[in-house]
Amino acid sequence: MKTPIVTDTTLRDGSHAVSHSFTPEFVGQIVNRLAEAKVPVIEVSHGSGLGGSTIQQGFSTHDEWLLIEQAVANKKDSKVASLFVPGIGTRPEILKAAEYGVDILRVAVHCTEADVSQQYFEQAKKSGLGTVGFLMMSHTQPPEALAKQAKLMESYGADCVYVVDSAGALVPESVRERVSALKDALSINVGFHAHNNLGLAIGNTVAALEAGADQIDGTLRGLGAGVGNAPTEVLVAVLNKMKIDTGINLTILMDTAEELVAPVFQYPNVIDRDNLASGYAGVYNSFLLHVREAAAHFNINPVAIIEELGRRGAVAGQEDWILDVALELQQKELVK
Ligand SMILES: CC[C@H](O)CC(=O)C(=O)O
Ligand SMILES: [Mn+2]
Repeated sequence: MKTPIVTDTTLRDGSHAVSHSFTPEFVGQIVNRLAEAKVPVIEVSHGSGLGGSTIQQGFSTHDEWLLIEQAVANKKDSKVASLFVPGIGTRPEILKAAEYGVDILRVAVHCTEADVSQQYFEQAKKSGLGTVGFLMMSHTQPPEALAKQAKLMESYGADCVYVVDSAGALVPESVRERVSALKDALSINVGFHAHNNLGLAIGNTVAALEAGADQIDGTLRGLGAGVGNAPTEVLVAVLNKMKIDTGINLTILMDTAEELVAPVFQYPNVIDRDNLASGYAGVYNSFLLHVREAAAHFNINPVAIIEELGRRGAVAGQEDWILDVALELQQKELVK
């Protein structure tokens, strides 16, 4: 098996789990340690990507450009990536990312909407950035349909396209099928991004590697949306056991996860009822905190909201549906 490129996205996916409260100092410290450990790519931005600090996605406590500035100042030989969701981010943010020294733009769209990414890939390339496509909620589409969307991203200038298990709803066989379909269809790299709702983040990432994935994601201690991601330190330990040498220093990752990341958790990333219900119903993990807030406000069971969002097929960016669903459920309760 070949050595994958590891991206650590603690400082982006993890942003969802701490209500977008990372400080510039924290980002500087974490990037410094990840770079010292020789993690090739470090992702930093609001959890919903550049420009994500809004009422809909959740306001950040600190300007993300101050976070990016710290990341770039501490990156050493690593590359800094930022996520970009078309519509949440706009073209000026791509220009600014390039000016600030970001190396890679990861353009994330719902997995049937690759066509909205064209102008952003083209701009990123023009601005000299490396480019990654993120096909979110990949469990909702069969492998052939995903491969078609990935092919579009390749034609727009993506250097790599990821199968993104946003809801943590995939099992190893369904990961293998999707990664293989992309590998067969593309001549660029294929990546895999896991969430742990079914306890399979590491297992699914190994399945992706077995199917030929070239790039994989992790977060320190698994800090990420909902129940979180594949812990980067565990991934590196597993890869070492599999005799795949990433060149990444495991001790530094373990120490950083324990000493710096564990203390910032706002809730434990265990597969509790809400997180399992989310993975089982195929609901986007970044909805978790919004769902819990609405459930508490309207005094209803969060699982009822999650299941209804699953039935309606809510996708990233539809956070406003959570309140609608909660209100409707509460009204139904009142008329019973
Ligand atoms: C809207 C960004 C989103 O959190 C991307 C991601 O990490 C995922 O879909 O899992
Ligand atoms: Mn994610």
